[in-house]
Amino acid sequence: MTKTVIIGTNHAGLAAANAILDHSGQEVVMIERNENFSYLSCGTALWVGRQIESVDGLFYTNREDFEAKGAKVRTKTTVENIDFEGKVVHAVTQQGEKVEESYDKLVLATGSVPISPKVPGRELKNITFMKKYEEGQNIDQMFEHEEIKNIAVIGAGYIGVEMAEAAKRRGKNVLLFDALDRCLPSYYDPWFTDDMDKNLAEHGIELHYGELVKEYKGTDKVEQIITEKGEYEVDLVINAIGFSPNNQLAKDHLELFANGAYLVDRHQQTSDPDVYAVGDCATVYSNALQGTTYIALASNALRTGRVAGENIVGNSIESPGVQGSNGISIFGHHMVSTGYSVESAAKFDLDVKYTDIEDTQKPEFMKENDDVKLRIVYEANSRRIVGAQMSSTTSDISMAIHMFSLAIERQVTIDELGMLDTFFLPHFNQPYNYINKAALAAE
Ligand SMILES: Cc1cc2nc3c(=O)[nH]c(=O)nc-3n(C[C@H](O)[C@H](O)[C@H](O)COP(=O)(O)OP(=O)(O)OC[C@H]3O[C@@H](n4cnc5c(N)ncnc54)[C@H](O)[C@@H]3O)c2cc1C
Ligand SMILES: NC(=O)c1ccc[n+]([C@@H]2O[C@H](COP(=O)([O-])OP(=O)(O)OC[C@H]3O[C@@H](n4cnc5c(N)ncnc54)[C@H](O)[C@@H]3O)[C@@H](O)[C@H]2O)c1
Repeated sequence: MTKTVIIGTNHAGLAAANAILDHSGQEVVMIERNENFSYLSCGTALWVGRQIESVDGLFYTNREDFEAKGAKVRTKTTVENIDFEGKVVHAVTQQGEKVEESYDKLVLATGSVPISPKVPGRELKNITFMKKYEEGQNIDQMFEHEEIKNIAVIGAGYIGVEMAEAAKRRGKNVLLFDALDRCLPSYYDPWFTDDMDKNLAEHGIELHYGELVKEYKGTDKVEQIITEKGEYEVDLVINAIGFSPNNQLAKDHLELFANGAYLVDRHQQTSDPDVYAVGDCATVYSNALQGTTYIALASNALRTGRVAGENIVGNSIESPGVQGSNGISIFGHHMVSTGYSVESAAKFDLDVKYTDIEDTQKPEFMKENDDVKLRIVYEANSRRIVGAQMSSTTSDISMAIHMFSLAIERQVTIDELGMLDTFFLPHFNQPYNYINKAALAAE
């Protein structure tokens, strides 16, 4: 019997546990410092912004599901250190009891931690992150109070933009700050973010871009934020300036990536062959880059967890790699992207070209039609597709981005895409749809 200890039981740890427990002859111990399991933080903004009624649906499993499959589950237990030579995990329960678990195989699924702006006053009350369930609950309760009027969101990335919308939907004054000059700069080119910024401004969100916070001020609670350009009265600050991998337990034992993530191969194996790392604490293989990188997403967590689990039970499968596909929908404006934008490609030294189209999805004679905007990014020399961005104000265009994700994974060229067989039916499509048209127009 192989004994596997899994540290961290959110998406990545749960996926690894499920993959292992689906096979016989496996002993699994799951250790988690929180009480709850499987919180889909991606739903927090929907819940806090009251687009969904209850938080209950944001948990998709619980400890009983895993105990029923034969796992030993230790919640409210924090792993303090690991003896990698003796293969023993040392942990402590919330009551202070010390516990030990030996292992044959170890899965590190310790996730990520939000980055804190290193500015004076960050210890004041009413300054929070938005990662854990408890932080979501706290923000939700704060929004109930009428005296909490002015909300500053620091970071106009995914969490920041979604939380800005949620706060606005709850009737707050919202100030959205970013160090760069626009929203979502890591995922989209300005051609798309200009539309989203217009959308945010039209819904009453005050945009403060290119404006770094220098200090949080207040006596007990935060009352003011001071930036390079001004001073603002605030009652609550939500910090959302990105995640860093949580590598505390093994940073001195394992090989690390530049940002500190555990460096893994395509079996999710670390530099210690008995130790696997999955989800936000580990690297991923990017097909667009054709190399190792770091992308913190629940979708990656689930897949990497499964790959580790299958390898632990002896099914030698390799990760196909990822594209970092993602999406966002704010006040009905939908945007999706995969791979690299023109701007992000430059940061990774990829020499790219791009082709753009703005179109309707169906022929003009159709009464009900949808707008669509598409940019395909391809490598200048090889002409393989390395990214795509899409938006629509009327329709769910997400399925098309999955096709681009596969195209990047399979190294399809922009020229192959031009003649792709896309079917024609006026209810759905033009004879040449926007994807063909954009590809055929490529330089
Ligand atoms: C507000 C928000 C919205 C998001 N929206 C999306 C989205 O729409 N789509 C998407 O793909 N991604 C989204 N993400 C990102 C996604 O949530 C993360 O990529 C995902 O949670 C990573 O899963 P994980 O299991 O690797 O790590 P985590 O979720 O960070 O879980 C790690 C677990 O390890 C436990 N742990 C850590 N250290 C120890 C220890 N020493 N002992 C015991 N337990 C420990 C932690 O308590 C935690 O439960 C969002 C994130 C946030 C915060
Ligand atoms: N819809 C989704 O897929 C979704 C939703 C939420 C979160 N996530 C993932 O969770 C992770 C964390 O999200 P996030 O929003 O914290 O990170 P992010 O990387 O999406 O955005 C961080 C933002 O903070 C800005 N920033 C950095 N330092 C700053 C500073 N000192 N002052 C002001 N601005 C600063 C950056 O320019 C960037 O716009 C990401 O990997 C993200 O992809 C995904």
